[in-house]
Amino acid sequence: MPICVIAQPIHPIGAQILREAGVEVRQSPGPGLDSLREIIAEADAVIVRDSLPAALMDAAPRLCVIANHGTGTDKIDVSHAESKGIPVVFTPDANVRSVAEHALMLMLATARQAVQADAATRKGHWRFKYEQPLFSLCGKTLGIVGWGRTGRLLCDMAARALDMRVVVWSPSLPADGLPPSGATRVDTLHELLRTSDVVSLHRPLRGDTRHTLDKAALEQMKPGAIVINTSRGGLIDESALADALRDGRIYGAGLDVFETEPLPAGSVVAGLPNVVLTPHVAGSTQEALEATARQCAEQILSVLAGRQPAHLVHPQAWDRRRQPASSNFAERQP
Ligand SMILES: NC(=O)C1=CN([C@@H]2O[C@H](COP(=O)(O)OP(=O)(O)OC[C@H]3O[C@@H](n4cnc5c(N)ncnc54)[C@H](OP(=O)(O)O)[C@@H]3O)[C@@H](O)[C@H]2O)C=CC1
Ligand SMILES: O=C(O)C(=O)CO
Repeated sequence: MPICVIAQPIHPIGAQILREAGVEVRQSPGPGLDSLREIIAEADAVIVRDSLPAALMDAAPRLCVIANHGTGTDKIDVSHAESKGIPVVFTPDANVRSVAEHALMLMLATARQAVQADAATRKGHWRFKYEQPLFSLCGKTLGIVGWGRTGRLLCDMAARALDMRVVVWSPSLPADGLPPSGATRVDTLHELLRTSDVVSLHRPLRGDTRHTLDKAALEQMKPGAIVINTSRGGLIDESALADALRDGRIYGAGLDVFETEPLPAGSVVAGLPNVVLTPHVAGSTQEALEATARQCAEQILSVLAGRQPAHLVHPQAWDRRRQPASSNFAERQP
């Protein structure tokens, strides 16, 4: 019987699908790498919500598939996995709506200082309404960096629900690649930053996307603009953002992701009053978690049965894969 290790807690549908197909499921005793190290040695498959370093792949001689529970694969050493013949699958369309909704929520919460208003209300600080400038988003310009699944959905939501104007900068976007629904493409990040009241990031973290918003980029933003990040913390130079927030050049920021996670004690952004922070939960609605766990489990079953799964990080590496050690699994599949 093949063994699937689940490294961090996921929606129970994942384990259920695997067990019903004849896979033994072992939950890691804790969410950290030390716990995973204890039980990965016998795994044929692993589902990870956090990182999976090369050393743990080396400690798993039977491992024939890694399922990245999510869209961003930046915490998995994919090249090392593929050099060992271990395909990496991911779940690019399971949490898109959840993330776009979260970005919209952070935009509204930042513009209306919802967290600060909540704290003031609880303290009976009724003068809040005389002291704080709050903003409406209707008619404002939203700049979306990265025209992928979440960027596109957020565009639609902001344009339809809030009547925002949307501009998009995405280097890989073909000139005719925008739907007629109203977003305007700009040719440079500078143009987007210069014209946007809210800038929201929707691109993966890679070498060339790290610090997309660095000190120079932040200085190009409209005075009083808002920054939203639901993608990866490394897309922003956090200490440059903190400086801009501290001196008021940037009105506020809504951040779900951080350069270091969990957010360290004494983080530069955590001490600021004009930020709304969430602990990397944009993709964690129950609906998204269920879809994500389901996609992980189904793809693992495909690989164990010798079938190419729907979402390989690098489909071109499929032909060089390691064969599952558990025999007869394919015959037992529907
Ligand atoms: N906080 C959370 O819980 C979640 C965070 N995320 C993060 O959000 C990011 C964006 O998600 P999503 O919009 O669904 O992703 P998509 O893959 O649909 O789109 C990403 C966009 O980023 C750009 N891009 C740059 N380099 C690459 C690359 N190597 N491969 C693919 N796209 C690239 C592309 O535009 P261009 O090249 O033109 O810039 C693309 O349109 C994810 O990568 C992930 O890191 C995702 C889900 C949940
Ligand atoms: O899907 C992703 O990339 C996530 O970050 C989910 O937590």
